[in-house]
Amino acid sequence: MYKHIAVYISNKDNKGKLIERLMSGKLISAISNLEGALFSEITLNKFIAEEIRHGSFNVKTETNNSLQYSSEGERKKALLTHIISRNPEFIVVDNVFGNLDVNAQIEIEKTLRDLSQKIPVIQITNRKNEILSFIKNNFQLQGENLVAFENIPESQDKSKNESFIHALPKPENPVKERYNSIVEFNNVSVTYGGRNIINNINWKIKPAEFWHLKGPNGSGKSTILSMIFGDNPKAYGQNITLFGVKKGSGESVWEIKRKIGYFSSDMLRGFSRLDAIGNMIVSGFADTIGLYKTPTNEQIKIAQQWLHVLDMFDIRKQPFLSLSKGHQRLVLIARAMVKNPPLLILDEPTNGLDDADAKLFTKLINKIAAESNTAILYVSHRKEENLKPHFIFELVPENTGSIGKQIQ
Ligand SMILES: Nc1ncnc2c1ncn2[C@@H]1O[C@H](COP(=O)(O)OP(=O)(O)OP(=O)(O)O)[C@@H](O)[C@H]1O
Repeated sequence: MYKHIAVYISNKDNKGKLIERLMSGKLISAISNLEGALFSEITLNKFIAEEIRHGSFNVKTETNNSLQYSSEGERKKALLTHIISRNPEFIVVDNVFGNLDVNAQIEIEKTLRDLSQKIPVIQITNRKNEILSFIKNNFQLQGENLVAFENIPESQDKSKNESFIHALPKPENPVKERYNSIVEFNNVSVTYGGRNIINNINWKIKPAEFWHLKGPNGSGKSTILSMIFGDNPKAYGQNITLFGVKKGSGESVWEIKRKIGYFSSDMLRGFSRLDAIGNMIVSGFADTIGLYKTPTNEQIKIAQQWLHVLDMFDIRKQPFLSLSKGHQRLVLIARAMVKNPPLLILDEPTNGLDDADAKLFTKLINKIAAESNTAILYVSHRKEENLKPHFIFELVPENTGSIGKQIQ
């Protein structure tokens, strides 16, 4: 019987370094001479970059799609199948359930359980309730070393101390435009290569409403988002109205994006600069990373109020990258909100956060929903504890494409 282990980390730990040491066999002597494989977003991104570079793909999904054009869940399943086919001698699995719906989680857990009969499985996780059930040896990082413990202690609940006591700032220019609806889909259907993805979706989001869009992997959540926020050509010729204007009737993608604050956990990869926290927030007015335009006094005032909301005024001059992953996300939400957009889109926003940071993040989103006129579209397959959406719209896959229904 192999010894399988879980390493529970917080967002403060250096995961990259941990992975490097695990893979090189420096950290665990039992695997020091073995050839391991890494199941992680890092590996996935490497394969996607190769696909883009070479224009061909080795890792195929169940529907024979490339990784680039697949949903997050499909990618993860394809990657695991590919890794196992290469017969590794041990496997390190990182954020194994991130982006996966319940069924995919059960499926992947079973695959890993079967694999654990043959090779050691080492899991890295920052969510306590995601430790694989067949792993009984839990460790945490203490400096450079792994320290065993029986029961994982409650991580320090930062959200208890941070409660965002300051009110949200009042908008720079109170909304001039009034909308009857923010997003309206009428009988919207999409097919890719003859495959029906979504079928006859009817959905209306009104100002200031807080919606959770959920659905299993591959059900079409990102497809719907790309028709609102992106320039998915599938949106044309459909009956979609955004901010009162029928899509395709003249309004540019840029004009639509101007009305939307957007956050996805993927965005964090784009920031390698040394911008200060305060500048990062005020740059939301200009939709740029970094400060290229001098902000007005009014804009500076609003950004400062947001810094107070986040309790970061005193550290506003520190580099954005010096913050924890959880706090970086709070700053990016403030950055998306400074313009007081009529719509805030949050795409799988808590992916990769540890328990305490996820709690803090949802607290801020609930506050925005309660105190602003911004409609919120929160997209996630996972039910986030403590999140308080007004409505839930669920995509339910069927042979003829996913249908959509309001379940709350
Ligand atoms: N450009 C494309 N070409 C071909 N197929 C595509 C393309 N974009 C999406 N698809 C397919 O459409 C389906 C829906 O994908 P989408 O990414 O919208 O699902 P999702 O609900 O966001 O899934 P996940 O939770 O796994 O991210 C998937 O089967 C995907 O492979």
